[in-house]
Amino acid sequence: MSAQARVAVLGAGSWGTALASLLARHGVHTTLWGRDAAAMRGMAEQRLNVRYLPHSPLPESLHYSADLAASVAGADWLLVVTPSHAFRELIEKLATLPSRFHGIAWATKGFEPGTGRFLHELVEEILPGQPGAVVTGPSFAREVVDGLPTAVTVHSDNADFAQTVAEQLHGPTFRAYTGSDLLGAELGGAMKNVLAVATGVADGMQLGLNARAGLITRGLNEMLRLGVALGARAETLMGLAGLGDLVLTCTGDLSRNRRLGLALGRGTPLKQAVAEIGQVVESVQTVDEVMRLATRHEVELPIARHVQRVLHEEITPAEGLRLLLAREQKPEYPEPFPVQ
Ligand SMILES: NC(=O)C1=CN([C@@H]2O[C@H](COP(=O)(O)OP(=O)(O)OC[C@H]3O[C@@H](n4cnc5c(N)ncnc54)[C@H](OP(=O)(O)O)[C@@H]3O)[C@@H](O)[C@H]2O)C=CC1
Ligand SMILES: O=C(CO)COP(=O)(O)O
Repeated sequence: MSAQARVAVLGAGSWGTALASLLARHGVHTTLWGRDAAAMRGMAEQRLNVRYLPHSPLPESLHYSADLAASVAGADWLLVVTPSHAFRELIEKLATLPSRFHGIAWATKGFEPGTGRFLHELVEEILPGQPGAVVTGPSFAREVVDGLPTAVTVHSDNADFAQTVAEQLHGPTFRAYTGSDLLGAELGGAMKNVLAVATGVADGMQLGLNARAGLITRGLNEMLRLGVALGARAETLMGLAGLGDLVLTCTGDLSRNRRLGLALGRGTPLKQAVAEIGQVVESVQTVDEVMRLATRHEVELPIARHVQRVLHEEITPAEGLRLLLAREQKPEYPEPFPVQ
């Protein structure tokens, strides 16, 4: 019989806890690491993540730790699930540890704040030669931890590592597909958060279902145009990592990014809306990095640009809407359409 696989999940918020719980249920020896020692002790005692997933009991077999070196020691591979703003710091800490693992996966959605660099670029820079993979797709933590059916995708340059990660995540209610387009998969997961703010704003302003469908579709168009300019594959963005997550986050009220938009659309000030959500809302940082990439690659992204102006409080949601509707009439598709 082969030895039991060992994985360390790094980041004990809602998504890290849900993925760790899933791996433990699949028979993988899983340690969930979080930076707050008291919170990790509490989780071990109560078998519950009281702060982030208070209604979902965690499996008996899941291990908890606030000691990064001990969590990583002996792990076959790592799964990083911190917010994007903490990603570099954690990877740099991992680089100082003596432990050797077969690969590093991440389920974080976003870019390095301030540079627009992709997370796989940070891993390549800080841990050169290490196989890397992104786990992404339409997946609310609460539904995953409650065992509701979910499909995600695991993209890597290293097909063996993508397969290992996908096989261990895959289970009776969780389908994990594989792919080899790291850049496209990361871009889809990051951009959908910005577009979810736009549909949230429209719904918060009660603009109707036509507006929501229009924004999702034109948002997908923005994702495709930027993605293809950057070298992503169109099929990645038409799949779980792009369209799938876009639909989920633009329509599902479990989305923090959509809820931010809803609150802004109803007139709640940004600071108050973010504070009331009380969890990571990646779009607040991601929008600047998306626009940085768009400017660098000369791609026009009207929806993302107006979300940025609303999030910077340069314009109100109502002004954003007026400006978007006042744009010139034009063909639906650019020539040639990016999906070949
Ligand atoms: N929730 C979901 O459904 C999904 C989330 N994601 C992505 O997963 C990532 C994490 O989000 P999520 O788990 O939801 O966030 P949460 O808001 O639920 O939790 C954030 C977690 O990150 C921890 N954290 C913050 N800063 C640091 C740091 N510097 N070092 C280590 N840990 C830190 C927090 O610790 P503390 O409590 O001590 O502050 C907390 O445990 C995001 O990129 C998100 O987009 C992707 C798919 C689904
Ligand atoms: O990425 C997610 C679902 O796939 C979670 O979305 P939010 O971060 O908007 O809650």
